[in-house]
Amino acid sequence: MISIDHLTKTYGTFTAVDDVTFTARPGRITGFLGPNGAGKSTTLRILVGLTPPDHGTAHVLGHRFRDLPNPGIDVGVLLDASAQHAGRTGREVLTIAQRTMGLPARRVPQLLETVGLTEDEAGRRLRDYSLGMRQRLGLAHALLGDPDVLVLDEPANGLDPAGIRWMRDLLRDFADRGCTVLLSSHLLHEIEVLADDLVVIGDGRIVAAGAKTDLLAGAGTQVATRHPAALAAALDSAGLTHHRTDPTPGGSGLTPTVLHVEADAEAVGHVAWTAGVALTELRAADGAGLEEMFLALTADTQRDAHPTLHHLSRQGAVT
Ligand SMILES: Nc1ncnc2c1ncn2[C@@H]1O[C@H](COP(=O)(O)OP(=O)(O)OP(=O)(O)O)[C@@H](O)[C@H]1O
Repeated sequence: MISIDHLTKTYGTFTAVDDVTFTARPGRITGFLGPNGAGKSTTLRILVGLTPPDHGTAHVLGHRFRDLPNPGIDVGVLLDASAQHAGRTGREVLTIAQRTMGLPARRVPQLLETVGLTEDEAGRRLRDYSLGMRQRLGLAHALLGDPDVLVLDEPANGLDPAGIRWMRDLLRDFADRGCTVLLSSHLLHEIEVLADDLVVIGDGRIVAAGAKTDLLAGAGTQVATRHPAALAAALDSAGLTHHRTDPTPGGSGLTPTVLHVEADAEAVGHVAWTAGVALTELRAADGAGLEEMFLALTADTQRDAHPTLHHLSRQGAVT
């Protein structure tokens, strides 16, 4: 569990983090999103004791990071994969951490294997590592102490497509074992696939936080069927608001009729299944994707804001 409570950080007259409150819960992956300069890294740095806050608290497993006696076995941290001595080999970096944490020596080869670094690569100096190799080593470092919490800043940075898939599986498995994952990323597709909960920050303030399905449900679901009357009746019974969206309504049984429903796809699919209505299409309505939500929520704070996005409504719970 990670608890951030009314956290504020100012640099001179500039407020980088402004009264930020959110939690990242065990068994869930929490995606931390925001435009460049929004305050994500500053928040994560405060969380792991690298930057002191002006106000508020940041707790991991109920403690300030600095009060954890052996933090590496409770919290795995990857903030900057390049922040290691460039003259050390990958194996040396892990061995130093393994000894500092008092872990058995076998953890080093185990973790090298987990993150897919070969013997040969582990013996190279970090200055000769590719970005993706550095990232894999950083993940090995974070996972070395078998922690219950992971705090990762842009973990997919530099990973190739297979590496991103691998990291996704690794983090899912980690969360499914009841651990807590907090990760920041600009890769919205990755977050959309991976995260259970979302926290969106803009100009240092939280603009939305909650379960991904709730936040993305705002724009509703598009559903098509050759049995619109039966589906409409079932949706009415379930109390779900809906309307037809096809310009020339079908209903002949040959052309599917398209309905827009103000609920998420899972709820609509369940209603259709329960009523025995076959669907030809079931998907989040246009504009319901994470990218649209992100741009709409942060439109006021985007340095490259698109003017029309300012007109999109804000959605989601603001803490
Ligand atoms: N030590 C510092 N002194 C002055 N300003 C700082 C300092 N550290 C961060 N900032 C400012 O705080 C703001 C938030 O920075 P932060 O690195 O937290 O953003 P971010 O959301 O992680 O951005 P990005 O997505 O670009 O990594 C920025 O305007 C940054 O310039």
